[in-house]
Amino acid sequence: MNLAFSLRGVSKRYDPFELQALDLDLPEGQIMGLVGVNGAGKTTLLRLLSGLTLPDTGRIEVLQLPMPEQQVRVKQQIGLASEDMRLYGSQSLAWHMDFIQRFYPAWDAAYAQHLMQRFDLRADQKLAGCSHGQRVKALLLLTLARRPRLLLLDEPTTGLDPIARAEVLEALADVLQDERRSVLFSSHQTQEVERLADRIGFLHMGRLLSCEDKESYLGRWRRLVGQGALSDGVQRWPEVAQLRRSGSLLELRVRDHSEALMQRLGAEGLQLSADEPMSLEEIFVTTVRSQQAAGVPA
Ligand SMILES: Nc1ncnc2c1ncn2[C@@H]1O[C@H](COP(=O)(O)OP(=O)(O)OP(=O)(O)O)[C@@H](O)[C@H]1O
Repeated sequence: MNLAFSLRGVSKRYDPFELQALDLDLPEGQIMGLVGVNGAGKTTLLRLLSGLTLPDTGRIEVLQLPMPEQQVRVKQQIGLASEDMRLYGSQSLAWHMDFIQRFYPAWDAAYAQHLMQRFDLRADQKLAGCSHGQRVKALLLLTLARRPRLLLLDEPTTGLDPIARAEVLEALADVLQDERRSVLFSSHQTQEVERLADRIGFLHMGRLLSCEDKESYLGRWRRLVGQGALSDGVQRWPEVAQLRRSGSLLELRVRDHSEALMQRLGAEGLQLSADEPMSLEEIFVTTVRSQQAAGVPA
């Protein structure tokens, strides 16, 4: 199995923030969604992968090539779209397309035209006169039409209206029809990550809390509702992320659901009335709160 990227022991410090000893892989052909609160380190990770920032320690390989040694070859084959990237406001989209295709032989002019229609953009419009959403879509068009093998997207749908968001998400899903292409995207839209990603990575305060296949990650988490006189010690079980009491009612959010856990809870006196899956949004909030409760600030 080829890897779209691999990080081993990667760290980057921007005092007081530090991305710490990060080990992370993405198999080729997959889409990874990266979630985390503001300042968790998502953009830093994307910038490290694209060679815009150098790590303090560790090893980074992108498309099986070492970075930064092979960054010229890597940059030909990856595409980074991030809101802080500058387009030339005095120039049109057509000018940008012409400019970029001179440097990227894989530029796909027919696909660029297709995306222009899909994103409802005009080639002759100067970018300074575009709305925020139009500029986001223009940047995505310019990145996607290069047909990069690894697409790195920093909050690709922020500020887009629901129609534009749907078009962008469908365009991303199309990218993966070619099984050699891969995507890493960060997003605060947990529903989008839940819908689109094969793998979910969770960054918190510069630490990777988890990264795994979406189905197994979502499957591990459950919301349990019931009654009973559970001891306070249950709250400290590693599987239990949250225990709340409301009158005689108990609500537990567990991060590692299993038959053995249910038996232990039953032995503690839990009379279960509901055992439900959790959305990524609920898992996100519960994880951040349990980190805060354990003394890790958000
Ligand atoms: N070039 C830089 N110089 C100094 N500090 C930086 C720099 N880049 C990032 N940081 C700091 O690193 C931390 C992580 O920032 P980063 O942009 O990676 O977070 P993020 O998860 O993308 O956040 P958001 O969701 O708000 O976009 C922040 O505390 C930020 O201030």
